Amino acid sequence: MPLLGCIADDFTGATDLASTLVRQGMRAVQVIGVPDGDLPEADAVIIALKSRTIPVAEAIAQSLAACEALLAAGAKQILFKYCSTFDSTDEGNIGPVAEALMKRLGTGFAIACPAFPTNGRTIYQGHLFVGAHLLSEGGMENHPLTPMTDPNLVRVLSRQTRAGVGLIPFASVERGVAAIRADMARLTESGRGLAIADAVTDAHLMALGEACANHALITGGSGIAMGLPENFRRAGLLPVRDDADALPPATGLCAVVAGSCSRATLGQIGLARGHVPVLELDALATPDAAALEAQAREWMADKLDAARPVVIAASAPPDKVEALQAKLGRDAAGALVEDTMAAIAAALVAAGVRRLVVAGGETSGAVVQRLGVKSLRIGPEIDPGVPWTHATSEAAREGLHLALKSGNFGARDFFLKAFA
Ligand SMILES: Nc1ncnc2c1ncn2[C@@H]1O[C@H](COP(=O)(O)OP(=O)(O)OP(=O)(O)O)[C@@H](O)[C@H]1O
Ligand SMILES: O=C(O)[C@@H](O)C(=O)CO
Repeated sequence: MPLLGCIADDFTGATDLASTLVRQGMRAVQVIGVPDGDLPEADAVIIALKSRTIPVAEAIAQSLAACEALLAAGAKQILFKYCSTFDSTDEGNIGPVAEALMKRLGTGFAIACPAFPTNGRTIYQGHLFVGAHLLSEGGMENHPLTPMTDPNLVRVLSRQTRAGVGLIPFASVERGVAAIRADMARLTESGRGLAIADAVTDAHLMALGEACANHALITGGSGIAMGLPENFRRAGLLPVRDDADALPPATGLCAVVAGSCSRATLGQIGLARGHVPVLELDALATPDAAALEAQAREWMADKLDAARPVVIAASAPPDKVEALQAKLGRDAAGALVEDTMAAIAAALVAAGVRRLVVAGGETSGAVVQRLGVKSLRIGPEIDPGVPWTHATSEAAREGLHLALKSGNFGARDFFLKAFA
């Protein structure tokens, strides 16, 4: 029976969360989509949806179905995980999904805290910073699907929900658990259903986690999960584990497929270029999935080699992304590249790749679905928020190792160090 039941709005976000839980001593399994049978055995089960950018009603329906599956399996607390950069639009999906889960769980209050200080996401006075920049000035304002142009999360979330949105300010979080709880009580009395919680350090996240020990629902990024395993240990429900990240040994060829256009991923592709074979597809010049796949298949035919990885990327800078979106429409442009990268990943696995890094949440969703991956056991971390995992997959009977990299995560040498 899982102690913690999690619903993640994309696949890389789910692995990021799972990795946080594993580091804090919980065995974690990520399940792809709402399962139709029993959930796997683990301390935490993370149901990974691809609901970040789908229509609101569908995101709610899928999240509620995931919640039912977790409750039926016995989960004691539900965590709704979204992006540390709060990726969403004025329509949702963070606010509407949080509201629907609160209603289902019969709770009138939940915190909303995407902070992830280790990766530079901090929240102060309700404003989200990415490194030294406000959210709206660090590159996220150019995101292909969810451009973030307002750094004030109280305002952003208020536009998405009818539940009043308040703030648990830095001053309370800094003072610790009792002050946070007092603020939560004050906010509930004043009719606020959701509250953005400031957090600048891991100590703030630990305090917030402890303050939410009895909450039916917690919402946030992976950071907000840091303090939760200790709550279960304190309650005598979770043994101390030192092998939570054990995985089967790695085998097979190595490859990277990238569909993320984030600054971090573009930098990682740039660095890889000097060290390993890199194919950069041009979706603007060839806006045709079958033709792009054919280019990749031809290219990979003599490039796969046990000694090093290959990198195949569709990633492009903002002006090229905009041009393709202007030509095809935003969703069609995204779908074209996702379909292409999924087909290429399948071709790589068919050719013997068994260690695969995928860059980008939407891209990972498409790849994992194409490979028929049902669940991922979470292993050791490569860089903060990105663990190796071992997947059961229809495309590789013996299973394969996958690392699903959030677009913005990972050091510049990520595509090399992942295989070291
Ligand atoms: N050259 C391109 N032109 C237009 N769209 C592209 C191009 N390359 C990739 N895309 C699309 O951009 C989107 C990138 O989203 P994805 O979630 O994969 O990356 P990300 O947002 O950087 O990562 P994360 O969600 O983990 O932060 C995908 O839909 C992808 O298909
Ligand atoms: O929280 C994050 O930044 C990531 O886990 C993610 O969700 C990226 O898609």
